[in-house]
Amino acid sequence: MIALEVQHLHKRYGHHVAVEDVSFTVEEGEIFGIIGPNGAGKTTTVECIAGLRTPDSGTISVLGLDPIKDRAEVREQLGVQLQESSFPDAIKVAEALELYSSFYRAPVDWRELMELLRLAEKRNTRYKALSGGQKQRLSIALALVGNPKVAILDELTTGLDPQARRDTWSLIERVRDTGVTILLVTHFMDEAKRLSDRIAVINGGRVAAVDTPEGLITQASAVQQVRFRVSQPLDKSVLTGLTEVTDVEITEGRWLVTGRGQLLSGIAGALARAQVVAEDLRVDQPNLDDAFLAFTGRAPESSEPVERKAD
Ligand SMILES: Nc1ncnc2c1ncn2[C@@H]1O[C@H](COP(=O)(O)OP(=O)(O)OP(=O)(O)O)[C@@H](O)[C@H]1O
Repeated sequence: MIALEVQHLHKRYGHHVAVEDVSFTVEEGEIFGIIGPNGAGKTTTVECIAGLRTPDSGTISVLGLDPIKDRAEVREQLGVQLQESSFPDAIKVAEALELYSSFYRAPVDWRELMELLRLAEKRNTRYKALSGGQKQRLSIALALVGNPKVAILDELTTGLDPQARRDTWSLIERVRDTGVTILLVTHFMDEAKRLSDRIAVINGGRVAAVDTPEGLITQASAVQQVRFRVSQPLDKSVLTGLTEVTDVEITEGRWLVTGRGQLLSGIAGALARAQVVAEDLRVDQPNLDDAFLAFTGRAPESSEPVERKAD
C-alpha cells in the first residue's frame, strides 16, 4: 500500500524556484529518508506534503487524501515535526502535550509519550527553560501525540548529543514498528543510513536518485579501488586483461587496482590462477557520503552533529 505519493511537485517563492520537479512514493510502514544540500528544496517539499504550503503544480496524496482539499482529515493522520518549531515561551511541557493531544480525535496517552521521550522530569518546566535537546524531544512528542499514521520528521536529531541521538533513533524504530510510516529529512548520513529503508536524494529542486542506502552507494560508486602487495612477482597483464579492471598502478611494490563491477572477485580469481597471494589487502569501501557527493556534487554538511547545549 502506498502511504504517500508526490508527483511532479513544483513550488516557487516569487521568482525563485525552490522545488522544480519532485516525484516519489513512500510505502506504508517505511522510513523514507530525504537528503540533499542546503536549499535543495527538502523542507519546502515536506511542507507541501503537510499542507503548510500550496504547490504551484503537481499532486500530493497522503493516504489517498489531498493535503489542501482534505486538510482536516490529513491533520488527523499526519504528525509533523518541522525545523525550529517554536512554541510560546511560557508554556510548560505537560501543558503543551495536553493541549496538542486535545486537537486530535484519537490521541495517544500524552503522559506515556512524555515518559518515553524522557520529559517527565521536565513536565512543569517552561519551554524557554528547556535545553536544545529537550526542545527537540518535545517537538518529536508533539508530532506523535495525535497517533498519526504518517509522521514527518525534519532535522530529527539536530542539536542532540550522541547518546540522545541514538536513543531517538531507537525510539523512531519503535514508532515505525507500530506501523507508522515515517518521512525523515536529515543532514546526517549516519542517521539516514541507519534509519531509512529507502532514501531520496534531492538536489536543486529535483530528485537525483531514490534507492535503498546500499543501492545508492552501489549506484554512485561505479568506480572501486583495491590495494594490496603480492606474495611473489607478477606480471601486470594478469590484471589489466580483466574486464573489471580499468587501471593498474604499482608503486614501491604496492598495487592499486581501479575498476568496476565484481572487481574484488575478478582480482581474487586472477591471483589464485597465478598462484599469487594478495597481502595487506584493502578495499576502498564507498559509503553514503560518497553517494551524496556523487549525486549532488557536494560533500554532506556533516556526519557529526553540532551540539547546541548540554542536555
Ligand atoms: N519562505 C521562503 N521565501 C523565499 N524563499 C524561500 C523560502 N523558504 C525557502 N526558500 C528558498 O527555497 C529554496 C529551498 O529551500 P528549502 O528550505 O526547501 O531547502 P532545504 O533543502 O530544506 O534546505 P535546508 O537543508 O537548508 O533546510 C532555498 O533556496 C531557500 O532559500
